[in-house]
Amino acid sequence: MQRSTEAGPILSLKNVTLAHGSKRILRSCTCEIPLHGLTLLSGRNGAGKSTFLQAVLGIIQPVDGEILLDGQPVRRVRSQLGYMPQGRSEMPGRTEAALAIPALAHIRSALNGASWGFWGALGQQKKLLNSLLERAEIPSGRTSYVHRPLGQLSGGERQRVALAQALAPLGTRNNAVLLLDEPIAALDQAGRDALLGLLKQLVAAGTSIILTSHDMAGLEAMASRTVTLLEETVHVCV
Ligand SMILES: Nc1ncnc2c1ncn2[C@@H]1O[C@H](COP(=O)(O)OP(=O)(O)OP(=O)(O)O)[C@@H](O)[C@H]1O
Repeated sequence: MQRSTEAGPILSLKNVTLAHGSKRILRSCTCEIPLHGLTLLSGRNGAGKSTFLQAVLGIIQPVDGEILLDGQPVRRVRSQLGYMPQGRSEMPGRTEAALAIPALAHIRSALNGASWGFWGALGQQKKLLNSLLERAEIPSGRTSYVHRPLGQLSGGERQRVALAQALAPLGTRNNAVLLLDEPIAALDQAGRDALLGLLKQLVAAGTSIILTSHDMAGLEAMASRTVTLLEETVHVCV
């Protein structure tokens, strides 16, 4: 585990109860989680890792209590947060029509959404898009997979596209937090190594990452801390 003394965003839970109907994930939980570097979010199947990430994003509201990022309610700092949901390889819920659209259009619409439709000059748009492709290590040439329909990409290529979509709202912020739900699932060893190398670069550039995975091998050496969901509470191990 990598220890770090550098300052970074702090996630605070204040008396948080989180539940899906009668299924409780957290009960009156209060804690502070420093996010600088890489945070591994662990817990058994169904412990609530995906739900926790969605609560941090403000997609799901706690039944009680507050979740704050650097003292601000998370809904107010949404533009500081990038999200890669679970299950992009299988792409549940994606319609046939969405799968037929080129990957680049998906990335562009994530950027477009982030700028509320106000894109500025054409040159500026291109610059933003190119820097995003570069950060997600997606080739931009005419023969690149990014020009193919999303449904025709391999699992690893889709993961890169999903990462670019997660990075899109963040711009060049240095206090950005990326929430990645099972980003290395369904990747072979080479794809996994490549994605982890890319995440290392993002962390080195100052991005904070919270990541869930069912296979922590190789991740612990990169991580600054582990956060475990167990028995309706959060355990932070630095
Ligand atoms: N929309 C929903 N409505 C009702 N229950 C839900 C909903 N989403 C998740 N749950 C339940 O909440 C619990 C936590 O689910 P969640 O997906 O957050 O767990 P997880 O730790 O990410 O699981 P896994 O490791 O299997 O991906 C599970 O019991 C799940 O069945």
